[in-house]
Amino acid sequence: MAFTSINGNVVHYELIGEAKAKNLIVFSNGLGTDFRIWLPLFDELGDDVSVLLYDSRGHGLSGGAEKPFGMADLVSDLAGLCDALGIRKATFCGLSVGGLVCQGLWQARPDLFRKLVLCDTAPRIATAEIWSERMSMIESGGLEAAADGAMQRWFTPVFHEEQKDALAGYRLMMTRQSKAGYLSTCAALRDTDFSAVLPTISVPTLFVVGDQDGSTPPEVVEKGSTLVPGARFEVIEDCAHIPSVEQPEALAALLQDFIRKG
Ligand SMILES: O=C(O)CC1=CCC(=O)O1
Repeated sequence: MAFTSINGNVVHYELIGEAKAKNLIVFSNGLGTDFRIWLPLFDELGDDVSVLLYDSRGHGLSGGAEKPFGMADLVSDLAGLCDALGIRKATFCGLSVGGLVCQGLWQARPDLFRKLVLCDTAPRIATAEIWSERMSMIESGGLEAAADGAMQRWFTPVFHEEQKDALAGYRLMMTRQSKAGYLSTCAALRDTDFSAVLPTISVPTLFVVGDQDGSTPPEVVEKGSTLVPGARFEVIEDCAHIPSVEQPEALAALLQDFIRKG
């Protein structure tokens, strides 16, 4: 557990291993989550993989929620964190809005990339109307008003049935996020379309999606993958929006294979 200051805000991060390791993976989390969503992966990844986790602005223990922010800020925070830690090159793995942050980072700082993993994400997620509706709902009813819908999209019916304690825990993770931080991140999602950026990606890229993802369904993620020259597309079975939680072994196997090849 470590803290630094980037762009005037405190950033909560954890570097496990070496900043200069060849097998460094930098993970960027999704809306309403913090970096703990990646922890179930680590038993599966192997000792030779170094990892950087961080809480994005307005989420987890990172600051910056009090002033509105957008995608450019989220991208600049990740670039600043990499620079502050002396990271020269890494594989970036972003989930959902974290995947958009990684696409924006490619646009701003391609020098940082060894490889890219885009997990349950797309160049544009949902529509401006959907984000505006969600923001109105949360402005009036708080994060609690959006929590049951989010859990339906995040996890499969089997997870709901068989992992009730974990479901309650992840629901608390969402409802305990900063309302202002969540709303700014929704605005960033509403205003972002990286469709023109994907064709410029020239590092090996892997797209991954859960077969039951309710936020970025497989057909949406597959369509995004066709925009990146030579990209690989994989579907994880029995999984919704957060494979690192619901199918960590399957995601870790894909990551291990991907970072070791080529
Ligand atoms: O729909 C959700 O709540 C999940 C989600 C959409 C964008 C993101 O980062 O998470």
